[in-house]
Amino acid sequence: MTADPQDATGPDIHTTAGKLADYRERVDEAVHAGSARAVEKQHAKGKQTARERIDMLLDEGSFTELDALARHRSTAFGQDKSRPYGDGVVTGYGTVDGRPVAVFAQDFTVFGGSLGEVFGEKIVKVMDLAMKVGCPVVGINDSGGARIQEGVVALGLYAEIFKRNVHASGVIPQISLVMGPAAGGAVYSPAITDFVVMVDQTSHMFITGPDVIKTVTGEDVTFEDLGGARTHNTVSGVAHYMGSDEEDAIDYVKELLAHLPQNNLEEAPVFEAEAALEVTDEDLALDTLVPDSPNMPYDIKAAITGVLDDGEFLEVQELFAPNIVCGFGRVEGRAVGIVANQPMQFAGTLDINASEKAARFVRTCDAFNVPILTFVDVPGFLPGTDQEFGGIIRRGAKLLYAYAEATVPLVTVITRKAYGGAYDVMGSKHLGADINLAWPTAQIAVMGAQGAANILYRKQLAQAAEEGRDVDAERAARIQEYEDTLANPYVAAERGYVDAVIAPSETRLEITKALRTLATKRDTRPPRKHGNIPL
Ligand SMILES: CC(=O)SCCNC(=O)CCNC(=O)[C@H](O)C(C)(C)COP(=O)(O)OP(=O)(O)OC[C@H]1O[C@@H](n2cnc3c(N)ncnc32)[C@H](O)[C@@H]1OP(=O)(O)O
Repeated sequence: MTADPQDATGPDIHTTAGKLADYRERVDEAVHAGSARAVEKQHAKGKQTARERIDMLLDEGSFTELDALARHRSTAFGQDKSRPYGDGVVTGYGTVDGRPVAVFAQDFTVFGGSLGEVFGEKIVKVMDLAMKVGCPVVGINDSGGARIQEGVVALGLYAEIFKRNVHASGVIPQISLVMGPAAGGAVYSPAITDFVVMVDQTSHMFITGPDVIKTVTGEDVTFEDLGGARTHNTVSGVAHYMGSDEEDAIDYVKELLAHLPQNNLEEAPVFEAEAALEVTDEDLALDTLVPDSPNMPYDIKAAITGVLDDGEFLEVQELFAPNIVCGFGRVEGRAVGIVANQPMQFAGTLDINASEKAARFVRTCDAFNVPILTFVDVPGFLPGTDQEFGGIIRRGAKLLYAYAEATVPLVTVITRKAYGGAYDVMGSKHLGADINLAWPTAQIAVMGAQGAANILYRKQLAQAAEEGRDVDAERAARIQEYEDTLANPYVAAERGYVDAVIAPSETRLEITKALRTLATKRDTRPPRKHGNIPL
């Protein structure tokens, strides 16, 4: 307990020395707001405390705390008997790699990290500060949700936070680390932020928990299966990364920050790394990447790492919709976002999940001035009633919307298939890409040769069958004819739909030169309240 003027055992607060001693006692109490038992429980679950997490995230000694001495004023349910300093959340600012970051960390060791009025006000305050100065906010979530004793006041503060998340969206990067429970309405603050990072086994996010689900639908589901890190990284797509432990999750957040600007008026950090503009042995490896058979898969990540500085690629949503690959890297020390079809998964088709994953990523890059490199090898949209009934029309539309509204430099490389509507969607010239390149292996057409021959020559093939001729040989000849005429990059090159056909080994050089030129790109749209992206 801190000094009470009537308490003869505490420091004498009428002297300067006493006032200082009293102050130190209060600060010590704030730092140790959670009981030793609660801290032990937290550690036993493999979780760190709020302060330990902040220490892991920020540069050593850089943290400045705000509102350490704030406490709730609530009296209902005997709450006035327990008024710990900080009210269950640690907020403040510091630096990551020398760059300012605002941070809040919910402290599960105090009232289960539940959000009451003062707790909420502290988060609102640090978010407002981040908006004023234009720095990212990292929110560390570990909370039992709305503080039940405080009722609607807690709910009000949640909505105040959501509103700020929305207003900050596209202005400052917002990253959520979910490192414990996030239940009910509490999930919606992380959901609005740019990136959600979870930890395997110890993070859980859900709107209604297993007990409510059992009561309402009769389904049996565990916390982990319902809302664990793996579920949200592989099935729902809510999360962008699954940390193997808290340190891994925090390291990922630092890497993300290193590829993002402080705010939408700045550029991501630039590192000194001038590229040599001649073809290297590593570049030559790309000349043999694409197999002879159009149905053989290959790993598009070889093309991605082949053009990035030191081959370093920070994947985003690696475990979700792997038929499209998204992530960050650098070219000549400048951050770029990569979007690429992955022929090794569903032949690289676009489905609902892939479209939404890539659309969100393109918009994130565009909001934060990160140029986008697109690698295209797409046979089309995934057919099926699941997809049609699930809304592939409106949900697939998000990706073309995202590309068409983007004003950052857009460079597209077609490595192999670019068929049908998917050709248009994947960063085509027509949607606004600046530099479009194609490898000699590119097949830019309405559809693949097999399908095209079957449709175009249906009557002739049927007639051949009637007349007892060799239908397979006739079909093969038609396919060959189609491939030779249309399934190449040259029809598009004739019209300038691709700016150049290049050897795969020249890709890194051409991308480097394109990005150098596009660094000063200016592109504006007429003013409007906001677009109406299909949701
Ligand atoms: C908008 C919204 O947020 S709606 C959602 C409202 N929140 C909820 O429904 C979740 C309520 N809480 C829970 O179900 C559980 O506490 C869990 C699952 C989050 C965590 O469970 P455990 O790890 O076993 O922790 P435990 O239940 O012991 O909680 C730790 C302490 O926090 C308290 N606490 C947890 N959640 C809350 C809450 N929402 N309000 C007030 N106190 C809470 C607990 O009473 C407990 O206090 P004690 O140490 O004095 O006994």
